Amino acid sequence: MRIDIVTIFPEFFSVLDVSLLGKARESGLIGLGIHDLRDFTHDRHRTVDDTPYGGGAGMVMKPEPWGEALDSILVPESVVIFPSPAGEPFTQATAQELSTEPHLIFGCGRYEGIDERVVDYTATRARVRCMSMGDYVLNGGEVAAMAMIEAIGRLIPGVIGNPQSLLEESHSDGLLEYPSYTKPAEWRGLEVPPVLLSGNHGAIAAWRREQQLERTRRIRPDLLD
Ligand SMILES: COc1cccc(Cn2ccc3ccc(-c4cc(N)[nH]n4)cc32)c1
Repeated sequence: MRIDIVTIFPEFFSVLDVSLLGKARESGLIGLGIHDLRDFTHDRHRTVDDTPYGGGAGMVMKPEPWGEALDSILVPESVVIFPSPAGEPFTQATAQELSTEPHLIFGCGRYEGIDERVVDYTATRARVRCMSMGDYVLNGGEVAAMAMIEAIGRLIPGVIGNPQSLLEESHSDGLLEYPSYTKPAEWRGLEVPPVLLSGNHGAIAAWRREQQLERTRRIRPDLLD
């Protein structure tokens, strides 16, 4: 997979050079390109924003730099993802679906967002997804893009050392994950559930499944609709 990111804060993504995704990049599993939107401006002040038509508070990102930036990286197979508070919810299912794509482009807006014509025009040349990370407002798309890149990247075969762990985590089967414990067996008067020490793998699996269902019912009943 190749991932390209367009942003006015390219340094924000330098952290992708370390940790899990850094190794995935070294091994060639993920190609990464980070593009400074201001490199696609032509005025002395490298202007990327202007006042909104129709009035209103804040500034809107100009379409021209975005058009040139996306022209330089877009191919027909690309999926262009614009983080947005007005987007469709990004879920584990979305991450799974996008992890099989050959090329993702993340268009990270700032200010009050990007001129809508950028989304409309780009949709004539590639698939476009406007994605929300949740019902709260961030200052821009970078944090959302970082979260999506991590959620997607870890699902790419070979990125995670033990793919079995992907099958057992929250949301992988539509339920919250069961509680986990490790040594010592007793800590500050709190003991590990005895079934986990029994060696009875059938009973352990049944207990874990029940824990998933109980937790999901209690914490996220919406997942059971
Ligand atoms: C567009 O409408 C907006 C209204 C008020 C503020 C902002 C700030 N902003 C700019 C670009 C941008 C991209 C994503 C997000 C975002 C995503 C989620 N889940 N929350 N917030 C927020 C963004 C935008």
